[in-house]
Amino acid sequence: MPQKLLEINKVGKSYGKSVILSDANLVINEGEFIALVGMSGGGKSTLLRMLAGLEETSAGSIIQDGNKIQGLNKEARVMFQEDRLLPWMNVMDNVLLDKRGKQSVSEATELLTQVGLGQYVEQLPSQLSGGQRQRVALARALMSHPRLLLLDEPLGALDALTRTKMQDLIRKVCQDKAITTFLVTHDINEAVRMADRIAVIKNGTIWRIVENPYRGKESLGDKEKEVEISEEILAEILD
Ligand SMILES: Nc1ncnc2c1ncn2[C@@H]1O[C@H](COP(=O)(O)OP(=O)(O)OP(=O)(O)O)[C@@H](O)[C@H]1O
Repeated sequence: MPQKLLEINKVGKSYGKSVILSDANLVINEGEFIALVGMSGGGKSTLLRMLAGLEETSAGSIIQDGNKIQGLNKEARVMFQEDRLLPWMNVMDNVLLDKRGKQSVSEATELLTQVGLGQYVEQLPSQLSGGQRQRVALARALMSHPRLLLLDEPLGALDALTRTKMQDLIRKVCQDKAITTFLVTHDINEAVRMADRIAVIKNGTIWRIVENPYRGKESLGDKEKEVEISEEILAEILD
């Protein structure tokens, strides 16, 4: 029986008179990877910010582990499209930030090796590519052992090839560490490549939740298959 981590319960959000979300419902299980797709301006980032506790709900509630999220969600970490690294700190210090001690350094080293940056610990962010900087951001997010990893279009600024590599890397790391992950993307291919389930936001609500038929398949590198399955899901979404 999957263990429930989060429950988005009849959530609504309005800014003044403009209603962004209403009656949105979604249950997220422990260790699962969910992607939220939908049109631009549909409210995806707004929902993610509410999961992070950066935004309040206007109606309904978000329950994590049986408790309503109020104020900053300390068990969540967010990764944005911008890497938000501190430019004057090298890679290692960015990952450590306020953590100190031998144990933290060895953990950071292990994480940086895992994301393929073992040789780059002393570089400054300005000496890295966009993809490498996002790898640092991922390692930094993982340093605090979040129960919930929130990804807000983190790969949006990367070229296609780097993006695909990062999709597989993030997927693998999250799976290995069994981190519950919530990805916001407008790219259905990306959702299909990464997620266990895909939630679709439409007309201000979670309109459809699709099991990803691609999940667990070995053919991750097969671009044609990916497109084919995306089209299947798109058809499902649009029918
Ligand atoms: N602080 C705010 N005040 C007023 N309106 C806001 C605020 N934040 C977001 N909005 C509006 O809420 C709507 C949803 O925005 P949101 O960023 O959640 O959409 P999105 O689905 O993530 O879009 P995109 O894919 O383009 O990032 C937009 O129309 C936006 O202008």
